[in-house]
Amino acid sequence: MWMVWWTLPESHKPNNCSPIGRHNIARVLIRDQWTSESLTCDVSSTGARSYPLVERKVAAEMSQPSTQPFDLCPNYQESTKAKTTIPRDHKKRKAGESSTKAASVQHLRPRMVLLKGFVKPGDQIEMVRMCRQLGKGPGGFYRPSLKNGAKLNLWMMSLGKSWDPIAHSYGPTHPFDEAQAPTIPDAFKMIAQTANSTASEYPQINPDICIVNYYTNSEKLGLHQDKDESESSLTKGLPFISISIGDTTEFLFGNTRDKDQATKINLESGDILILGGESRLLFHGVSHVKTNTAPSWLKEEIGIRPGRINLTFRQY
Ligand SMILES: O=C(O)CCC(=O)C(=O)O
Ligand SMILES: [Fe+2]
Repeated sequence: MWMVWWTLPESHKPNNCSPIGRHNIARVLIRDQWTSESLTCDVSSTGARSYPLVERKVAAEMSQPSTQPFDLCPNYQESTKAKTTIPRDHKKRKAGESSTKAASVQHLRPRMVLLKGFVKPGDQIEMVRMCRQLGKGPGGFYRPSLKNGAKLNLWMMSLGKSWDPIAHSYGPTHPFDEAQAPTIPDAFKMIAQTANSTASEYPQINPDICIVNYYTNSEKLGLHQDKDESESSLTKGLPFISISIGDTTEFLFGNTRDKDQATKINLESGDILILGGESRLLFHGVSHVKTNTAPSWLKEEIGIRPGRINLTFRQY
C-alpha cells in the first residue's frame, strides 16, 4: 500500500482548498482570489494508506461552489441597460459579409490575415456582457497555472472544451474542479464564422473550442505555439480566429520564441486576427496591453474593467 501526503506551501491554508482534480491541482484562495495550484505529492511505501489534513478538508468542501466569481464588469447593472443583441446585428448580414463597413483586410503573412475593426460596437458590447455572465458561473474565469507551478498572467475561461494548461490537452471539464466547460454561444460562433468566410483563403471551421482570456494592463502572454488541437486539425492548417475587445494590445508573432526577432502589431478593439495554413503554428504572444486605449463607449455601455479580452476560436 502507498502512503500519499499532499503538502501545500505555508501561505495556502488547507481550509481554503477546493477539490483536487485530475492533475494534483487544488483550487486555493489567495488574497481573496481563487487560483489553481500544483500540489506536491510525496509517495512512500509504508504499508498504511493515509490521507492527511489537506485531502480530508478538500473532501469536506466538495459540495461547496468551487469558484469565486470573477466579474469582468463589476459596476454594470444588468437590468438597467437595454440589451443590444448580436443575433439581431447578424441577421441583417449575409454570409461572408463583414460586420462593419469600415473593416479592412490586411494580409500580414501567407495565411495570416487581420480584419481591422471587424466586430461592430453593439456586438462587442454583447460579447463582453455574455463573457461576463459565463465568466462568473461554473467553468468560468480562473487564474491558470503551468506545469512548473508558474502562473499565466491572465484570467482564462474555456468554452466548448476545457483547455488544461498543465496536461496541454482538452477535456469536457475544468482540470481542477470538474465544472463543465460552458457551451460556446451561437452568436459568438456566428461572428467567428463570418470572419472565417470573409478571409476566403481559409477552410471554413466549425469552432468547438473558444478560449477567452482577460488581461489587465500589466499582464502579458509569452511567445508560444497553439498545438494542442487534434493532429488532423493542425495538419490541415485549420485556422484559429482571434477576437480582441477592450484596450489595444501590442501583439508579437514570429518563427521562434525569441521576442527580439518577433514582429509587433497593434490589435485594437473589434479586430480579428486569423492564423491558418502555414501560419497556424507561428509563435505569438501579448507583450503589452495599453492603458486607456479601449473605445469610450465600451466602458460607458458595459463598464468593462480596464484591460483586454481575447477570444480564440478553434476546431479540435
Ligand atoms: O490574447 C491574444 O491575443 C492571444 C491569446 C493566445 O495566444 C491564446 O489564447 O492562445
Ligand atoms: Fe495562442
